[in-house]
Amino acid sequence: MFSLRPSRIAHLIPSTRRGLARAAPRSVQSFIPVIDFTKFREATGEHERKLVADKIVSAFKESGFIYLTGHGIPSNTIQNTFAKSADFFHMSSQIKDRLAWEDPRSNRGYVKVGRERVTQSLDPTEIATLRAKAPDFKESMEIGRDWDSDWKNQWPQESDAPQFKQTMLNFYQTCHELHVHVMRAIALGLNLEESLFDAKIDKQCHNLRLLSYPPISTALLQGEGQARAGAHSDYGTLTLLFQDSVGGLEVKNPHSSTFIPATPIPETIVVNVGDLLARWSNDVLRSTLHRVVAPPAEKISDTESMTPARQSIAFFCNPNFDAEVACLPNCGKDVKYPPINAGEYIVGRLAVTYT
Ligand SMILES: O=C(O)CCC(=O)C(=O)O
Ligand SMILES: [Fe+2]
Repeated sequence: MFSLRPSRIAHLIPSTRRGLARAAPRSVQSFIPVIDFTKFREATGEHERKLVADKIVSAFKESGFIYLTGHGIPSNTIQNTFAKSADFFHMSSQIKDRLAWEDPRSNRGYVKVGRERVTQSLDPTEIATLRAKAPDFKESMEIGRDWDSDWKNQWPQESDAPQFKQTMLNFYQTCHELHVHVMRAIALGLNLEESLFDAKIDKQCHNLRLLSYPPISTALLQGEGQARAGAHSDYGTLTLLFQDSVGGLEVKNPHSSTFIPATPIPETIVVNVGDLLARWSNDVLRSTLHRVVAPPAEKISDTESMTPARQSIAFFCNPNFDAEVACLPNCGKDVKYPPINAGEYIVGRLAVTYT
């Protein structure tokens, strides 16, 4: 397929529903605008589609993040996927450990607390030191396309997790389809042929990541360098992020050093640009740092508070792993990055993130 040489990518990073949540404050809404995708999906007039496309591209140029409504994924589908994910994480460690994540080329399987530390660093030694000192306080289950000839998903036994496999496969397909639509909107918003990305994103080389953040003492979570997920950018084209009502996701304002809460908004999906799409667009579209920190805590005594458990689901969309990612038209005169193979790039980034 492709070789695993993280050093080759070192210079390549571009410069539930468990109760519904309150609406985000106005300031957050303008930084991460809520965009209704209905008119784009329902293929009404060309003019209306272009208006939606322009809004998406303009937000991706500015903050790299949007809340998408009218995305077409029924809320009971999302709720059911969250419920099956919760069932999975409730299984014993013994069962989950038998499904362990083993190889960045596969990027499939169960990742227990402490195995991953997301960061912007690409230095394996620095990342290993960080991970030992301040691992991400989370566990995850990583799922790839199920028909891959080289790599197999690590499914639990049906008797241990009834309907888990089918639910996740359906959700994977649903998210893939939404990715295709949003990429069409991006092409249109960049004044390119709407189908420009289609042939480069049809092989479903994506990663469905179920996330479970255990409850944790707030004092521990607020220790230096500690987080549920450290500040990082994502690697692929787009991430579709489904979050429960707990909160804690924050997005860095690219114009200052402040992190702004991406407060959960019911019925929306947080969509953000990843590093490969930023690179594809010559940094016209922004891949923005984000992290998961302590949301408002629950007091358990006069001296101690607990940060409640949190669940999220991230669908990391990627180009086909055999696709070449080279600067798009209409994205500036000075090309910043040479063409790169998408699979090699993604696997290289994953290889340095895990232990
Ligand atoms: O759990 C979240 O809200 C965000 C997770 C995330 O950013 C990631 O896994 O890349
Ligand atoms: Fe992320």
